[in-house]
Amino acid sequence: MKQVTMIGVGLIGGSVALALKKFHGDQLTVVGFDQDFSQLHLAESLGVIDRGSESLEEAIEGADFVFLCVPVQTLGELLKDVMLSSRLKEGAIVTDVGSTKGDVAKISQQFSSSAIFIGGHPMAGSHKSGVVAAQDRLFENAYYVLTPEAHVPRSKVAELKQLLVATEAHIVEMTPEEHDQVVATISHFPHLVASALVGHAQSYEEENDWVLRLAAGGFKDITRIASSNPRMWRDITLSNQDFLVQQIKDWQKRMDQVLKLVEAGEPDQIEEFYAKSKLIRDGIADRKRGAIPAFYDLYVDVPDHTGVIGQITTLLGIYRISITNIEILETREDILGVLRLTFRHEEDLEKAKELIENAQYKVYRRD
Ligand SMILES: NC(=O)c1ccc[n+]([C@@H]2O[C@H](COP(=O)([O-])OP(=O)(O)OC[C@H]3O[C@@H](n4cnc5c(N)ncnc54)[C@H](O)[C@@H]3O)[C@@H](O)[C@H]2O)c1
Ligand SMILES: O=C(O)C(=O)C[C@]1(C(=O)O)C=C[C@@H](O)C=C1
Repeated sequence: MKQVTMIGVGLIGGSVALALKKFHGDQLTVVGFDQDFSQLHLAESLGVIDRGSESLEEAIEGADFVFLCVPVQTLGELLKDVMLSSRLKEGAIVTDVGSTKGDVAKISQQFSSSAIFIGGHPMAGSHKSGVVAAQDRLFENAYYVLTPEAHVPRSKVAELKQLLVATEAHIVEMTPEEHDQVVATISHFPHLVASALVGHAQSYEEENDWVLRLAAGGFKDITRIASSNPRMWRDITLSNQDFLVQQIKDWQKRMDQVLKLVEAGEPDQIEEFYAKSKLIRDGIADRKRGAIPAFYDLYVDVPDHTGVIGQITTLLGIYRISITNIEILETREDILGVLRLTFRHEEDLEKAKELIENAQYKVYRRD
């Protein structure tokens, strides 16, 4: 029986734990530690981990694998504490899930340990945080990057890959620097742009208070990630600062070209600009299965009064269908409102859809 210890049982730690438990079953014990004891006990009661410990030292004792699933700026200190702990097994594999790999790689070179460190980053996630958002299929069909240093024995990399088969992700290897440069372009910089775009739109609100209210699908799609955890993105931005500064400079040049294009007002050139981007965007493969969308959303058209919401939630309660989130979308005026119900499991969504339709409400899902 192998032991895996998750340090930090939030969205990513919880999702890795669920995937491991589902795949490896009773061949594996998952122990958890989190500095936030309420998260730790929640993870335990949701069955995300087999056992929680309020002591880091106790949690890592006996572990064959230790996953560090904490914010990037916290990783260095934690890595040292874990790798230099006398309670850590000789030859244990310590890995992390942080969104940047350069900083943690540098820190891992500052000390020697009988354990092995292999950096990791599953390229899937959500703008939501915490163990309640964890899902066993979050990484299915996503890329999972490993950044082993040259001195790490290949047998150890193979051992980690074998464990991670449980995630059903595509495991790839690259250097920490290559990783950070690539994710700056397709993850970190887009988060900066999304947040800046929200601020940009909001700055026009004083002139006209319709600005954010009128925001529809397009604006919401491109800015979803601006709802992510600010602390997590502060850490990522600081940790990938150099590549991000370069991205911003390149972007300024690109926006200058876009400015010229719009000012010139040449129809063919404008269409070509959109056509080129469409071709590239259409060619990016979407993950067919797995956790996209990260949650299962059901939309119900409801008359705009609270009694109906109570009726629907009571109905689902009777059938023991658990709802992760309820939200009233203010996109419709006057009579109809749209109620968004979020579920963790597709089966729950399907059952809820059937029940609500039988109660004569118009229900639809958007994938
Ligand atoms: N959210 C995403 O989309 C995503 C995707 C891939 C990787 N990541 C990376 O995964 C890591 C975790 O992110 P998350 O989204 O799971 O965040 P989260 O907030 O959901 O979970 C982080 C957990 O770590 C705990 N924690 C913080 N410092 C700790 C410490 N010193 N010791 C023990 N526990 C500690 C927190 O209490 C929290 O429960 C980050 O490094 C992030 O960059 C995030
Ligand atoms: O889907 C989201 O909300 C994410 O932002 C996930 C996302 C990304 O794709 O940029 C964010 C950070 C991680 O390091 C990996 C994945």
